Amino acid sequence: MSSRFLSTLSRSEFARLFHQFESTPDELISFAEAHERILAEDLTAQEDLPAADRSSMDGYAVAAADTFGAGEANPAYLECRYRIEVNVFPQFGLQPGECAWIPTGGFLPAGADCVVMVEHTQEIGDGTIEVRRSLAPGENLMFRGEDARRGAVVLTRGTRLRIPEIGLLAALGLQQVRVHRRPRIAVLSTGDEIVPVEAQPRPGEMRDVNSHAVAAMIVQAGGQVEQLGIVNDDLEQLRGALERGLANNDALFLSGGSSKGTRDHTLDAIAQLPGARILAHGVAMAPGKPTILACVGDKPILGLPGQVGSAQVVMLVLGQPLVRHLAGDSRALDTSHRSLRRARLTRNLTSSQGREDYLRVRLEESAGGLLAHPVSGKSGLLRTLLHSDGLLPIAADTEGLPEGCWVDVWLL
Ligand SMILES: Nc1nc2c(c(=O)[nH]1)N[C@H]1C(S)=C(S)[C@@H](COP(=O)(O)OP(=O)(O)OC[C@H]3O[C@@H](n4cnc5c(N)ncnc54)[C@H](O)[C@@H]3O)O[C@H]1N2
Ligand code: MOO
Repeated sequence: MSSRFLSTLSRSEFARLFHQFESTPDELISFAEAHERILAEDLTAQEDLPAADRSSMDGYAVAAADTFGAGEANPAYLECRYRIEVNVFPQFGLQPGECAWIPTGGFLPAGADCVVMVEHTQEIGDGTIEVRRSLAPGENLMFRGEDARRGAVVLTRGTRLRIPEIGLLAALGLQQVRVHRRPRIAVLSTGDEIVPVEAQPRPGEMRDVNSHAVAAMIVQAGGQVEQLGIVNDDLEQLRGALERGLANNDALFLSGGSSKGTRDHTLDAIAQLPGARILAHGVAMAPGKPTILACVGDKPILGLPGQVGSAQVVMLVLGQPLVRHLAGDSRALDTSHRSLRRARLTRNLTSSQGREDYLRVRLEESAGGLLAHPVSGKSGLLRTLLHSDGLLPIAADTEGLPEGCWVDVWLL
C-alpha cells in the first residue's frame, strides 16, 4: 500500500463516513446511573404527567367567569369554603361564587379553571375573598399531560440523557432504562521517541501526551478506554498491537505516524490487517490534515496526527463525534449543538481557501462586549490549547476575517 495521501475529504465528508458504523449494543441500567448515556429505545409514558391540572401559584382556585370584569376599583367577592392540601386530591366541586385556597402544586378542584395569586386578593372576614384581578381560564395552571401524555413516546432512541431527561424518568417512575453500552476504544501512541509519562526522557525523547489526552476526550464523549501504551515505529509491532486492540474493543484510536515520512507506518500497518479498508487519508482541515479513517470489518480505526495540538483538535472535531456516534447519539454529527459565544475578533486572520481552519482563541470580557484573541503557535505545541477558551472554525470558502468582526467561538 502506498503511503501517499488519498484524495483529501472535507471535514463533513469525513464525518459522514461514520454513518457506516453501527452503535454499540444495549444494556439495561438504573435511571440513576443513566446521566449522559444514550437511550437505546423509545420510551412511552405509562401515565399522564401532571396526572391532573395543578396550580403553579399559592392562591385561590376559582372559575374565571366569576372574576369577569374584576379590577382594583371593582373587585369580585368569592366565598372561600375549602382549603386544599398539596397531597390530597380535592373531592369537592366549586359552585358559582365559591373559591378554594390552593397551594403551589395543589390539584385543581372541579368547577375551577384557574388560580388567582394570593397577592391579588384580600381576605375581608367571614371567609369572603376580594379578588382584584380578572382571570382567563388556564391562568396559573400546569395542565394534565403537559409534560407527558399516557401512551405517547416521550423520549426517542438516540437521545442523550441530560439532567432534564433524568428528571422526566424519575417523574414517570421509569427506573430501568435501556441505553447503549459505552463504546470501548483502544488507544495507542506510536513513535520511537515517545516514552511513558513516568520515564525521564533522554535527549531526543518525548513523554507520551496523546494517549492520555485522547483517552480523557473519549471518556468525556461517553466512551471507555483500553490503553495499549506506546508502540515503536515498526510495522510488525504496530500491526500486532492493532490486531490485539481491535479484538477486545469497538474501535481503535492511535496517534502519530499518520503523515508521509519514512517512518510513518500507520497506514501500511492498517492496510495489512485482514479485512481492512482505508476509508480516508487526509481531511481538509488545519490542523489535522493527515488524519486517517479506516475500518476492519465493522470497527473503525481513527489515525490522529502525532502533533499534540493537532491530535486534540482532531479529537474535538472528529474523534469525539465518532465516539458519540458509536454510543448511539442521534445528534453526534450535528455541529449545531456546539456551545457558541459571539465575540469580536481582535486582529485580522488569514486562512487558506479549501480547508476549514480551527483557530484557538482566548476570550476576554470588555466594556464593548466579549473579545476573541487568537492564540498563535505551532500545532506541535501545547500552548495554543492551554491558553485558549475555545475554537474558532473558519469555513473552507473563507479567505480570512477582519479585525473587529463578530465571530462564533466554540467553547471548550
Ligand atoms: N513534508 C510534510 N511533513 C509534514 C506534513 C506534510 O504534509 N508534509 N504534515 C505535518 C503535519 S500537519 C502533521 S500534524 C504531522 C503529522 O505527523 P505524524 O502523524 O506522522 O506524526 P509523527 O511524525 O509521528 O509525530 C509528529 C510530532 O508529534 C510528536 N508526537 C507524536 N506522538 C506523540 C505523543 N504521543 N505524545 C507527544 N508527542 C507526540 C512527535 O514527537 C513529533 O514531534 O506531520 C507534519 N509533517
Ligand atoms: O495537520 Mo497538522 O495536524 O496541521 O499540525
